[in-house]
Amino acid sequence: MAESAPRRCCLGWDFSTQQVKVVAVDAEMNVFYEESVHFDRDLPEFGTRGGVHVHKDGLTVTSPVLMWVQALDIILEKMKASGFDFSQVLALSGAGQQHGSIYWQAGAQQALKSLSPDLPLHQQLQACFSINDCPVWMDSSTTAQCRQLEAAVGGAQALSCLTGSRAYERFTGNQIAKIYQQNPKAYSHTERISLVSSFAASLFLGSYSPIDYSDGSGMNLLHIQDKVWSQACLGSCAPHLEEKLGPPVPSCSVVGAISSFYVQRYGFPPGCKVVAFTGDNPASLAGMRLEEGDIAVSLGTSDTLFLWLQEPMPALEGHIFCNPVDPQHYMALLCFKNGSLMREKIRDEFASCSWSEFSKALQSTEMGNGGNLGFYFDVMEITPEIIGRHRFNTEKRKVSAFPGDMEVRALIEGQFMAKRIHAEGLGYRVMSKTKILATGGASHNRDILQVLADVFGAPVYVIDTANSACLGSAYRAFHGLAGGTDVPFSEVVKLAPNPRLAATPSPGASQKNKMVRKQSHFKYITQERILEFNRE
Ligand SMILES: O=C(CO)[C@@H](O)[C@H](O)CF
Repeated sequence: MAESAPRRCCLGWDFSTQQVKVVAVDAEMNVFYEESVHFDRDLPEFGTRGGVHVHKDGLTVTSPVLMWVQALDIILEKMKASGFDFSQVLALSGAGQQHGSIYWQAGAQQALKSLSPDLPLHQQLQACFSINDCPVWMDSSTTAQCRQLEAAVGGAQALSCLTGSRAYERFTGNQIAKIYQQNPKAYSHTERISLVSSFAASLFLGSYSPIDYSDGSGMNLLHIQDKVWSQACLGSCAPHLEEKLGPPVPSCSVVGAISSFYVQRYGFPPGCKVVAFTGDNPASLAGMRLEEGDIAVSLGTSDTLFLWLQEPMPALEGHIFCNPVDPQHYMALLCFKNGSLMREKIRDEFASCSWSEFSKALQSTEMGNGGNLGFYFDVMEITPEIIGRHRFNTEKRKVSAFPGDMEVRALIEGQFMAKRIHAEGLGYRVMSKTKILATGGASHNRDILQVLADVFGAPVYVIDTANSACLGSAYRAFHGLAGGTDVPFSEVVKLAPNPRLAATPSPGASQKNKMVRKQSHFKYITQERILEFNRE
């Protein structure tokens, strides 16, 4: 086969819950190579399901760190066997599932720095971890530690103002506190604690990589305004924690050159730069090329909102992280548990189990649904914490049902109004240049996207986010290479493919929005009463 022309590129990695994935992106921002290793399928000896071990208590969830190390060995060997030309790699960056934590044994850095190119990583790092089963984001066993942390800093809202989130069981500070309390010997033998993102970067660096601001914002430890570890939070979690974490760095930082292990074993150029790795969600924001005023809506099993914020308003719902591509700004994440499963239920109950009937119902009902409002939470909602189906007619009275088609519109308008109201509660504002980027299963339904455009009063674009964390990591590698904070990220990635316009606001949408939003503000007051009612 003729030698392909040299194709200088950057690599974007994603150490996610179920797999390690990599993409290669050339200077024209085209993806020309991708590879992956699936933990359950390719490393069955670790016995994971969905990449994790759920413990008998039903709350503790961990993943074996050596599985992640071995997955990297395998994917690099697959790339080498496929003839991938590592010598063209200018820089690499990556992402990791957020909140997970890795505990490096005393002496591990020396092992990292003296890797032999004649052996795979996993054989050389076997004895480098003081905890082999690492807590990951699905863990919910640290409620006691969450309460201790909130009490230490003056309450949930105080912690949210300080770190961007109230205490969450999966957040790393609470996980570290649990390990210190329940396994003090392992904690004392730990010389470094990494996130999954900075752990992966350390493997490429051949030494400890710092934690970046954006993923560090998911720990309940980082002061998100000052970008330094909060002494109050550190002190509440565990002793000597600051020295085990190391100082955090801007997400676009070049943290060093690739380890000689990769140069000698795979042929990477010695000057290949490693740009700080970050969390999978911040990397996805970069991959979607979200800009100020934009909002990304992932319509999946649960619905997730990615917001770009200039002036965050930390709340008791949602999470605010330092922005991964603009160190002056922020991003927010809002999760809504009643997503596609709720849409499918209403489709089955009121649209004959048919998406085309569902669409016809949306087409046959007017924007604003004649003032009728509905909020549907068949499972306990995260944002806000409420359950049940709540309907209000034009007189703002609670009713038990709407005529069939209006149920469909009430569901979709209610889901998107809730998203807009909670986004605005975190400081988000729709701007004239706002784009809504829709992804996930429901983004294939144009009638649903039309409601999204009408509720937000902004155009809706659709994007494929299958590789968004990897793509964002490759883009961030180019950004770090170009000088990071001195160069706008949007400038570096301007050649990347643009999203496709799918829906624009109907005439009169903004007027309707004002009316509907007034009612929906009313609705939320009512909802608080419902919440009190549920608590009685
Ligand atoms: O916990 C989460 C975000 O806060 C998840 O999206 C994990 O990052 C998934 F890996």
